[in-house]
Amino acid sequence: MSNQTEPSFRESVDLMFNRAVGLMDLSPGLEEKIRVCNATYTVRFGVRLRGEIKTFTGYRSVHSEHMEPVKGGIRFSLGVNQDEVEALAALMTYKCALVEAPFGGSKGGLCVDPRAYDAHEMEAITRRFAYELIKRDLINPSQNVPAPDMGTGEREMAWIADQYARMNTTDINAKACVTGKPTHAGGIAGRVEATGRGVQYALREFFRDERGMKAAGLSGSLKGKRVIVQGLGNVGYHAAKFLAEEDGALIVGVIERDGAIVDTNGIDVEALRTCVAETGGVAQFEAGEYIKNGAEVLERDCDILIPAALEGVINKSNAERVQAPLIIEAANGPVTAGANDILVAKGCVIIPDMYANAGGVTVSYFEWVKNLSHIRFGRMQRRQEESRHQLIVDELERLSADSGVGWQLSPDFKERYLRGADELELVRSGLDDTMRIAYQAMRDVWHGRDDVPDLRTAAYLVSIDKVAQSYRAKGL
Ligand SMILES: NC(=O)c1ccc[n+]([C@@H]2O[C@H](COP(=O)([O-])OP(=O)(O)OC[C@H]3O[C@@H](n4cnc5c(N)ncnc54)[C@H](O)[C@@H]3O)[C@@H](O)[C@H]2O)c1
Repeated sequence: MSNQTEPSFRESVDLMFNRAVGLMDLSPGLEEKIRVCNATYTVRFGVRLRGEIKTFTGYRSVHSEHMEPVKGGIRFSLGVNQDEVEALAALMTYKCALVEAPFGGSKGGLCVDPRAYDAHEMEAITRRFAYELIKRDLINPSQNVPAPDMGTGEREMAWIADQYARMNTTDINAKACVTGKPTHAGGIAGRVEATGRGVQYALREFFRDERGMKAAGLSGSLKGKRVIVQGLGNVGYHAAKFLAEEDGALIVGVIERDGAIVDTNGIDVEALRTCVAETGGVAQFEAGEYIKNGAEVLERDCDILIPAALEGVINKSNAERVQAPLIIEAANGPVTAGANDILVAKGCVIIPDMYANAGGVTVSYFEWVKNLSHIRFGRMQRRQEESRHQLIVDELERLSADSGVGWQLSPDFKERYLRGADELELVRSGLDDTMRIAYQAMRDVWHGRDDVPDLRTAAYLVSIDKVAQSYRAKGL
């Protein structure tokens, strides 16, 4: 999202990058090499749908190959464009470096509204897009490994993995060509929730940083802190759910496409999620107050603001009115470079995207390693057993549907049955460690240097330094 007075998303990322390298001792040549996007592939392909040929435009951008494979999600949205994909690919480079996931940065996108097509149509579109990328090695276990992003999830990743396997029948590492797969298709327990879980762990670590808390004017624990979340999708839902259920935070506002719900007594996240799934929005939610102009709720009084939907939602036009003392960027690029300056000048602390939403790529790394190792992940990763569990659940659900008796497996039982608890335990502790260590690296730079004004600059300094080391080791 950009307008005449603000740079585009990619320019915004570059501006923040430039600010950080201004504080570093890099040669101008290396600086330029790290900043630029290596390549962006644009594809247009046709799919026959409802008797007509529809042409779709997609992108896969590779920002940096200082480590391979490169890694980054695939987004399905009508708003996808080259500038956005390149900005997101650059953020992936810095994100992976910050949390020490050994990947370069990439990102993909397809201009499509997934809500406009049924599952069979989406499968045809996804497989065709995947085919275009696979045949150019832009999906490949050793070169380029996608994952879910906005508008995509386990379902799309399973189609992509299957498409790759069909086109590469002798590749023993085929499963590692994409992460975020369902567990019965080679995925890992805890990946679906990983980005939201990472947001929770990031906040917990921030709340252990006394100087950081003081800078935001906050004190105490997460318990009772008033939280506003934008976007109740994968990331926003899990972050809100865990913060409310496990840390005692109060979700006082949720902003969705069709408006917002506010409730100072706290919103029942699970019930609201069900409402969004069933009605396509929040307008019909029975509790709290419905606000039609959802974006206005970004400016309401709260302790923590979690933008978890789109980029550019906090920009020069509304930054002055944002009251939250702490913003955690669960989405990529929700705060523009211009808004960042206004907010930092006001004393607002921003936990930056490249760190805040790194939980997804961290657990994707665990999944990729699990797929490549071809052995059990941890103490009792039993892939065969997991597949058997899935078959049993599928069969029970089919029997229930066919019999017309009307009973269902409770979602809680199903979830617990399907995931290997021990694998989940390992994934969670690995994620927690990663989020803690990365925060501490940023924190030490932020508090340790007078010329570093905020956590974002600190995050760039830590990550650019790591990317520079990789390039130097390659002889650049
Ligand atoms: N999925 C991941 O693992 C992951 C990892 C890292 C970063 N992210 C970032 O997190 C953000 C959200 O991704 P996601 O995977 O949760 O997507 P998602 O598609 O699951 O959810 C997005 C949610 O935002 C809502 N939304 C869309 N437009 C909106 C608007 N104008 N106002 C309010 N709400 C709106 C949608 O209705 C949906 O509920 C993106 O910036 C993405 O790049 C996601």
